[in-house]
Amino acid sequence: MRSFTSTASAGTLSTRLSSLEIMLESLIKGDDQPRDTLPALPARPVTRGRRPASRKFRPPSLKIETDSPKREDISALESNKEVVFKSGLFGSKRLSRNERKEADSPYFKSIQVEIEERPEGLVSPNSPVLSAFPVDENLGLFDTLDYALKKRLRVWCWVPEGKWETGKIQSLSDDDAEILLSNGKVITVSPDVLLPANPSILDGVDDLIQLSYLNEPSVLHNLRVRFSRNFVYTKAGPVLIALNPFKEVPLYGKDLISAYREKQMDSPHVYAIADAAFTGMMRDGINQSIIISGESGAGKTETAKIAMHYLAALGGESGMEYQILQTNSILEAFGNAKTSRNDNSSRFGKLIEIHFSSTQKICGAKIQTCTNISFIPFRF
Ligand SMILES: Nc1ncnc2c1ncn2[C@@H]1O[C@H](COP(=O)(O)OP(=O)(O)OP(=O)(O)O)[C@@H](O)[C@H]1O
Repeated sequence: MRSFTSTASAGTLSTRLSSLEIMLESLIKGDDQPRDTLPALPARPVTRGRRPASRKFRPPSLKIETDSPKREDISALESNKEVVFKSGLFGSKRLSRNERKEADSPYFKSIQVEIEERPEGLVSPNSPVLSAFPVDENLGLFDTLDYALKKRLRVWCWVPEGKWETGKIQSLSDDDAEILLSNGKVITVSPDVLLPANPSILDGVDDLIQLSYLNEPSVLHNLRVRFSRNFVYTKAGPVLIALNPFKEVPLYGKDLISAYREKQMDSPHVYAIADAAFTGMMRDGINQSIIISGESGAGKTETAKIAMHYLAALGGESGMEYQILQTNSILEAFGNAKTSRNDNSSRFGKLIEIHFSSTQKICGAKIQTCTNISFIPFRF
């Protein structure tokens, strides 16, 4: 046992030696190897992942013929003639390196030819570009493609006068983009000053999260479109954006309060925000806060009053709601002043608490005001 012969096989040994002796032998063998040798990695699997079969996921409208691009087609494309491209666009046939080079280039060219020759985005049904878009039976072949191409071409451009304007890309290179502006002018700008524009179908959406492209000009454009229709409120997810109309707008009053109370309306409004806070408080039994912020003259005080009116209408009956609403006049009489931004600027911050009982009626309020030098609490 002590003299293990080099000719003894492992199998023979295992039948003769105890497990302790086998372990000892393996330790001795292990000592012979250099200590810093890393353990061998497990063998890598030799099988390769299968490529997904392209046929399975083709949209039904996509028709691909199996022939590879023909040389005569390629030369026809080079001479700017339109050609029905019968290549396997996503097909399985492998091309040689040279063939691939030639096949890539004419395909790219054929797209450019379509854009240059038809600036309105209408593309011949024979175009290879067509097969890249699914066809909606209801919209029709051309409408779908036209829409898709227009969407790609409409951009926001930061013009030298210092504002955003929409335009269409006429040509695009790494350094320059030629843009046809909506006023008919053509300007050349760096592609860095371009941002994607949303299709006009999204102009004036209720909630900014519905926009496909959420960039600065798109947000401002959407707010402007809504403002021009007297919709001064827009949602940005859970946040309400309020634009100051500086005029009377037909967005307030008893009828609208009832409509929001009875959930007949859900378009963005301060009433909807106040209603959500009230409903949340009653449902979960948790205090709710509405934070109104903005620059001087933005309409914070007016917005707070509108929310208070709604809550007073919800929890009225005790008469206390009128007292709460009247505090505004008293506070403004003492704490407001005319500034260059606002004729009736509140020179203090306000924290208004309205307390509701379990019967959903107003049972108290606490108003705290805060200036640089003083802190005045009011209680009911
Ligand atoms: N929803 C509204 N509808 C009509 N006019 C409004 C509305 N909101 C604000 N305004 C007009 O804008 C003026 C300024 O609004 P407000 O005093 O609420 O601004 P503010 O943000 O509280 O300003 P400050 O911070 O200076 O006190 C109001 O006096 C009113 O004329």
